[in-house]
Amino acid sequence: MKPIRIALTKGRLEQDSVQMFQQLGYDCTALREKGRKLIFPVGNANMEIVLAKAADVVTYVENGVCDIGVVGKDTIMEMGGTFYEVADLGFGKCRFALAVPMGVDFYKGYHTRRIASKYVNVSRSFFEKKEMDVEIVKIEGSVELAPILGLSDAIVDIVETGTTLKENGLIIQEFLGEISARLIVNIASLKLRKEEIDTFISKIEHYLGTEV
Ligand SMILES: Nc1ncnc2c1ncn2[C@@H]1O[C@H](COP(=O)(O)OP(=O)(O)OP(=O)(O)O)[C@@H](O)[C@H]1O
Ligand SMILES: O=P(O)(O)OC[C@H]1O[C@H](OP(=O)(O)OP(=O)(O)O)[C@H](O)[C@@H]1O
Repeated sequence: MKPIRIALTKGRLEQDSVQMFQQLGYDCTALREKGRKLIFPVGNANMEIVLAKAADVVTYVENGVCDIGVVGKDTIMEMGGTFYEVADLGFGKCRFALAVPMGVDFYKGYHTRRIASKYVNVSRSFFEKKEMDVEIVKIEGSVELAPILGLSDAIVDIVETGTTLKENGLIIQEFLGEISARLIVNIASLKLRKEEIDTFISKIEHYLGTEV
């Protein structure tokens, strides 16, 4: 039988994900010795770990080329998609926030605001719920630059410690939602590899329940 493939988000979620796998008893030695490789066998189970960018984790799981994924709620909210979200893994905690330059009253006046964000869908639905007409500009990173440079009135971005906002003269206007890493599962895989995936999810649930 082919290995169960698990896609992990590279970068900020990677270390906590690997640590969780090790604590579940999976041998991730191959991962610790990685160079530029992107797929790694789990030493003591019929599993493979794939390292991918957040959005690609969702794409691979949705298309069934990976059975399971670990990805931030931010990416899930932005991309949507058809898969099961089976667990909140409790790490990668941060929040979505609307932030503005210090001293600016965001809601004053009637002009159309311009919002810069990497998360255009999250931003759009936030302002749609408020029935506010805004213009959204997609920025790929260091979004805090946009209002400083005069491109936007505000940003919608991830805030963890608040340091990036503070050091760039921005403050939180409003929180949009809580973010953390989630476990996602392909719909067909959950049927076709039910026993293996259920065992894996049970281990995760047990780990989450016993974590201190
Ligand atoms: N302070 C934080 N900033 C950004 N993401 C965070 C933070 N804390 C936790 N995360 C989570 O980590 C995930 C991966 O973020 P990371 O910055 O590693 O990659 P990225 O957003 O794809 O950016 P890059 O293009 O730099 O790789 C995010 O989608 C989010 O769920
Ligand atoms: O509240 P803080 O702890 O300061 O963290 C928030 C910052 O971290 C993320 O950026 P990242 O470092 O991933 O770079 P990016 O802006 O290029 O995505 C996010 O987009 C904020 O800029």
